[in-house]
Amino acid sequence: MAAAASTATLSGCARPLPSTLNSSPSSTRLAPFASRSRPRRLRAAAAAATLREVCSGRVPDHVLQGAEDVGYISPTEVQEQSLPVLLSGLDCILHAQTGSGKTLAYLLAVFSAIDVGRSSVQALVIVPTRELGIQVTKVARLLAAKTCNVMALLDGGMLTRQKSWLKAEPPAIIVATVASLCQMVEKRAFSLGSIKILVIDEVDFIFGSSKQVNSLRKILNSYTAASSRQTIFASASIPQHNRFVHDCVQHKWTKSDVVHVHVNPVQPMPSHLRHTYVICSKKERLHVLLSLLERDAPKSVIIFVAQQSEKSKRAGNPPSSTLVVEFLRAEYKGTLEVLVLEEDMNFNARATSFTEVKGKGFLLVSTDIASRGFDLPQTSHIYNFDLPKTATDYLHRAGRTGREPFSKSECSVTTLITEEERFVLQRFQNELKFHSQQLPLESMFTFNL
Ligand SMILES: Nc1ncnc2c1ncn2[C@@H]1O[C@H](COP(=O)(O)OP(=O)(O)OP(=O)(O)O)[C@@H](O)[C@H]1O
Repeated sequence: MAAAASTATLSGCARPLPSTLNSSPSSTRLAPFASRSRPRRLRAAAAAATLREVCSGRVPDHVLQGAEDVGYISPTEVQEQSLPVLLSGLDCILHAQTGSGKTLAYLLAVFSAIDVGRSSVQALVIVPTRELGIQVTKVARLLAAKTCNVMALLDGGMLTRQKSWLKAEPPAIIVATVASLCQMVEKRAFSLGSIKILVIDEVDFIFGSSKQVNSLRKILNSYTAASSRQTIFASASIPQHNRFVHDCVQHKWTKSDVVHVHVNPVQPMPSHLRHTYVICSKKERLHVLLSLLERDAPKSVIIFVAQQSEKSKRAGNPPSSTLVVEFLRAEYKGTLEVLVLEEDMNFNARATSFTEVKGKGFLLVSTDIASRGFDLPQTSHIYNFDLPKTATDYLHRAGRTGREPFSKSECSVTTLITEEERFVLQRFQNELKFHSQQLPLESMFTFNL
């Protein structure tokens, strides 16, 4: 992201804001909208309005009905705060904790912006991975209730067939990964000239990906223009967010009155997660993991492993994922099915794992590919078999659990570290402002090493 500048006047809202936001004691015109740390679990009771009331006539009735049918009755805090901005057509940076309901917030804005009677591509949602794209498409189709087409243009998809569909019957909404979208636009399968609303989900991840950032810039500045669309950026983590807001305006990714809706700015980590760690040697790690699984008896689990480095590949070492999966398939006696998901798998195998984790108990061994946007609400436990590289990675991995906005059940995140890695975890704790409790190694061993 480029040149720094003062963000003070840019991150606020130049135009008058909807009164609900202006009247909020925590919002100002010169700073990002921010709510102080009210515990997330209490928010439903405190919220006066229903989702339907918050959307007050600006979202088609069938869309709200679809939302109500799946149980979206009360708005989550991010929905309550952002919908007045989003539905008024302003550009918005939607910045709120993992699992806080950003997807529904931006999709409601999409449905309020499009005209289902028109036969053209009017809304575009960009996501970083195929798996997140499948999820977002599912929610969009549910809300559309067959009143308009929602197409998924995702890596590993049937792009040739989709090219003819696009020409024959342009969908109102496209959910796409960056590469697949650009491929289609460059093949002139369709143009983005009629886009009214553009959403970039996990924006910090896409900007941080050397493979995706140049194409994203083309989408933002060449294929479409900020002046003729509503632009929404969403993520739970926007490092240096003041500078990002400034860059949005400077580089014309958004209009100059973009609003930064920042929920829980002092507490990036959801407060209902319980963090623990175990110090053990690398040799002990697999057995400690097994012992934790036996002790915790989780409903569903994601075990995060590091992606194998090129150096380790060249040395002929097996990746962490293979070590963990083979060990668990041999030793784990519980009922959960052991599945694997990683970048190096082909798209068919990825699709199989992704489909299988839906709807039943699972023990998914995954690289960080599952850490962004993956919404598997039944996940009760996260284990970091390998320490994440950054605090942001820790945040997104942890955020794969505790994803039922109004639930009271406690979910846990356990990290396995060596003595030397303790200071790295401490750094993540300081940066993300959470506490992690040590589990004594001896307390969990029921077997001989
Ligand atoms: N108003 C609501 N009422 C009940 N459940 C909701 C509501 N809004 C969203 N949810 C549920 O909350 C979960 C998390 O929502 P979502 O995936 O949009 O989170 P997110 O903010 O995008 O998280 P992340 O940053 O991790 O991608 C989903 O399972 C979704 O179905």
